[in-house]
Amino acid sequence: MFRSGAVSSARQFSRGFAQRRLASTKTVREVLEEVVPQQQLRLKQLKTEHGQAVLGDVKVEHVVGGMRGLKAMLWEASVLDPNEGIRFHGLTIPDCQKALTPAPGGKEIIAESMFWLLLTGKVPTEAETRQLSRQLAEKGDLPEFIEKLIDSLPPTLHPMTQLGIGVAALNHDSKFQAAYERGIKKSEYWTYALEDSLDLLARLPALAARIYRNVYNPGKPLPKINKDLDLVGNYVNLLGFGDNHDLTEYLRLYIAIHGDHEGGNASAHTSHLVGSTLSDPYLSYAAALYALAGPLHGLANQEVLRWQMNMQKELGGNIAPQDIKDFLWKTLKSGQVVPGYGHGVLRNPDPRFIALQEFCDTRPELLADPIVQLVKKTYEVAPGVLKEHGKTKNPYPNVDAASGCVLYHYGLTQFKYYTVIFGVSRALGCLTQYVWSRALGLPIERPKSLSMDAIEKLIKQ
Ligand SMILES: CC(=O)SCCNC(=O)CCNC(=O)[C@H](O)C(C)(C)COP(=O)(O)OP(=O)(O)OC[C@H]1O[C@@H](n2cnc3c(N)ncnc32)[C@H](O)[C@@H]1OP(=O)(O)O
Ligand SMILES: O=C([O-])CC(=O)C(=O)O
Repeated sequence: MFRSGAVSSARQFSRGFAQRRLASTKTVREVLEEVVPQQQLRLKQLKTEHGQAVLGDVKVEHVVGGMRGLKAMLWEASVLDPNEGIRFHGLTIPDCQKALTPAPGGKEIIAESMFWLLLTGKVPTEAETRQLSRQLAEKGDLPEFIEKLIDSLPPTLHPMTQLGIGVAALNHDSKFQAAYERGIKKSEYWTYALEDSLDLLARLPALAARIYRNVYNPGKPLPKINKDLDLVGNYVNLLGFGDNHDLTEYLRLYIAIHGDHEGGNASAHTSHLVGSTLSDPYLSYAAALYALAGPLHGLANQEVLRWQMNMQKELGGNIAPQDIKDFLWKTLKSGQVVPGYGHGVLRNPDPRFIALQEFCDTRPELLADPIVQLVKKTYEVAPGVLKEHGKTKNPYPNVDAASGCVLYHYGLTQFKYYTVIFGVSRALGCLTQYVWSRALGLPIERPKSLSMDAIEKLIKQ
């Protein structure tokens, strides 16, 4: 949690911070107006008192190895521990499941309470969560020109390409860009960044659902946004699965826990870089989506299901562990990666994978589903095979190993769409940092690059 104010850590949270805020009915902007000056002061002190402190060495392996492990970015909302996984302002996923307000009649974390936590460092009260849900629902309709734009795209264009196009074009209404053109002060940037972020988040369900409708159910009428529903409740309704409570709950959990994964992952880093040029939140997030659309990153969830379905097709029913091992070896020997396994930072099973598996464990219909069973069986043997293969530093599953099979069970069977759902989610973290980067006045990103000549010269010196 942000250190200033009532809360500094998950420990303080567990001492009852959530209870102390029970009565608060502030808007997210009001809370930020209190927190931003405190954090600005904190960063100023960090720069003046510790600007020269060393956080680590830069080695050749960092420069040529995808900067793995290099500490080189400020990212406020979450930090990833290689063994324990993600913490959102100090809170683990189980902490969030206990602390954050679910939807009425639901149990799972909802996007609004996660967004509030990421943005403010505070656990929202129920009243604050509901008020944010309503604020987003009221802003949720798409401008007509966006509807026409999306409807004009060929249904054969990948849904992620369509999502990026839609998000970028929404910048037509960017309040940040308009204010910049008017010539506002740097100290005011974050307030317009917040306006745009709320507008974009609010419109993502209608945009993502329109893409789904156009590609998979052309001509089907889309329902109106229900002002009394949470963001994901509305999204599922627009997708046409509103009467499926279990899928709605699953997507609430999915979207909350995919929201942020510190700053170095490819989508977050992309939005951070693009935003640092003062490109508006829409353009910054559109760029992030195209990083998410790569198979080594978010698109892996599409790839996992495709791969597991191929395994099922090839091996038939009653699949034995040895059959799965053989299939894994076949994948590895053909030079492909095993999708859903390995990670740039994690060195243990991803707690997001565990949370999604636990969701399955509470529902007999999921446990009985052959594709859910196959994902579980694969988890039992894949780490052993990957260890024996000896290449990957992390032989355990990441979140993508588990996320698709439940969607498939509930009838959302079009895997090419899965990364769009991830794209609705990742906005929570990227937009949070966009607001904070402007609030903290972070400069344009411009690291130094070196050629091999230059590296060799430096080594000789
Ligand atoms: C939401 C997310 O983005 S989570 C990640 C989703 N992506 C996937 O699931 C795709 C499969 N996994 C991978 O490709 C990788 O593990 C990544 C991209 C996630 C991480 O990459 P890195 O940090 O470079 O992994 P690592 O340092 O362990 O790689 C070392 C070697 O093991 C290989 N390796 C890593 N993971 C796997 C895997 N799942 N299957 C086979 N080989 C693997 C790498 O390709 C690399 O091989 P190389 O030396 O021939 O280039
Ligand atoms: O952290 C990463 O590099 C990839 C990942 O799991 C995510 O972005 O959710």
